Amino acid sequence: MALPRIISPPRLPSPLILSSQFRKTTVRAILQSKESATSLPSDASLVDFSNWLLSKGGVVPSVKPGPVPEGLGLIAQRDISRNEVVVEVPKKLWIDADTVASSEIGQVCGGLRPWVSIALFLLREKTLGDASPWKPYLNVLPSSTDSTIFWSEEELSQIQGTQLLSTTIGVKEYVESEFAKVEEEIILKSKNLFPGSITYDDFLWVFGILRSRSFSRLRGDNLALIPFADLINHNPDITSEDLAWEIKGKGLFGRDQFFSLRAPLFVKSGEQVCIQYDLEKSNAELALDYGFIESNPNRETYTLMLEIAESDPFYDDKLDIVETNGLNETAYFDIVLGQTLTPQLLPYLRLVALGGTDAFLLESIFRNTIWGHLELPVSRENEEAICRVVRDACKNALSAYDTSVEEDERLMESGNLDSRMKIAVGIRAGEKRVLQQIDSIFRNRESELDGLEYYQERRLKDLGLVGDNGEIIFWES
Ligand SMILES: C[S@@+](CC[C@H](N)C(=O)[O-])C[C@H]1O[C@@H](n2cnc3c(N)ncnc32)[C@H](O)[C@@H]1O
Repeated sequence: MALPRIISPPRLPSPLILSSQFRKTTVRAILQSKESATSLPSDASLVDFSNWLLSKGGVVPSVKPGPVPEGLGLIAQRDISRNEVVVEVPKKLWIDADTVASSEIGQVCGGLRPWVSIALFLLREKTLGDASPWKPYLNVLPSSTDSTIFWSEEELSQIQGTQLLSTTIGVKEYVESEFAKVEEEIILKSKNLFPGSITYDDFLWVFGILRSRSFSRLRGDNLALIPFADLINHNPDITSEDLAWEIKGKGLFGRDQFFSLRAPLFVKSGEQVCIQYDLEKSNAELALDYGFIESNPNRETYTLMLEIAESDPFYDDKLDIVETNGLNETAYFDIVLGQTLTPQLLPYLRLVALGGTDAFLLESIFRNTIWGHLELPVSRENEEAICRVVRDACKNALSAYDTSVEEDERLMESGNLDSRMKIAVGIRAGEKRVLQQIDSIFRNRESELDGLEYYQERRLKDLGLVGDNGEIIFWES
């Protein structure tokens, strides 16, 4: 029988493999370190920035930028009611693909992905220093965040075994390869446009800035930085993304667009206005994009990746079946703590494991009905295989972490962790909890194999060939 291939999280690549002795030292060092803080811009820079926004047509009726626990934030200067506008930013102050296209580097950025062209634009403006009209904005951008893309190797060793680590490494490799391309094809070829030096670290910084400061519907092709509005921080207690912002048109035919940010809740004078960034993101995504996580079980996820191996003797039939059902050769299933399995996971698993005496279901006469059959157990052999493979994958994945959930929980309770260590411990505990949950679902299923109803029995029942007590009915000739 063809066994399902479940890809467990990739192992730490060799440069990051650390001896257990080294890891112990690291935990202690990080536990004792102070809250990591990047230095905040001076009061004068904040005043400059506010004046710059007002001089360009921005409207800020009720907030001021100022220091808050999350870095900079927007502080209410009077009581602000729910749904009240806190800042309006005209389109000419947004930094998007149009800004780049109409700039001096526009001619060399055609065809680039929006994020790459905006990244080049910001880095170039930075190298221009005082000569850049964007200086007041550039001056208030943080030099780093707690996103895992900015973590040292020591810090990354704290998420050994996690999916977040492999994603972080993958993202950094992607940024590095994009940088190598633009460096060769644009920066070095247009020295007149890029006289200052731009390094991979600069490119990674700007990537982090774009990921952490873009609003949820302003990504991809619509990517835009909205100065000032992007000082708004996230509050996990705000459970709706509605009301927070909209794009409006002013003037004849709405030609002069502006970005309007609203307070989703009543805010007292002196307190910070916040929004909900994105309800859909998992803790791993929050950690990667923004550098924080929530203690909310709905954000604790683990992604199972299943694939139909090319070496599977029924590869073509199985591929046809998954594609007919809107899936691909490789499928990703996000499992969320405390929630039931994604409905398509079990049929996909059963299909991948299908073989032997069950292979007749792959014949073309079943093509229109097979997915329905796969939603229920096919055969004991098939069901046993999926339980075994999933449980082995969970066991394998769990063995890759350095700590147990209990150890992580004790560390969290100690209350002694810096902001990055809090993320590391929260992420690895969350992933393990979900893996344990998946394992227990398939352990229970394994213990019920004898009592499940399989395809052949259902078929006999449909044909009226099984009696009330499960006995096969024979007719006398
Ligand atoms: C859109 S910016 C908000 C302005 C930012 N605080 C600053 O100083 O420029 C998003 C970044 O703010 C910080 N941040 C926002 N909400 C946060 C939260 N609830 N907890 C921790 N950091 C937060 C993170 O560094 C995140 O990457």
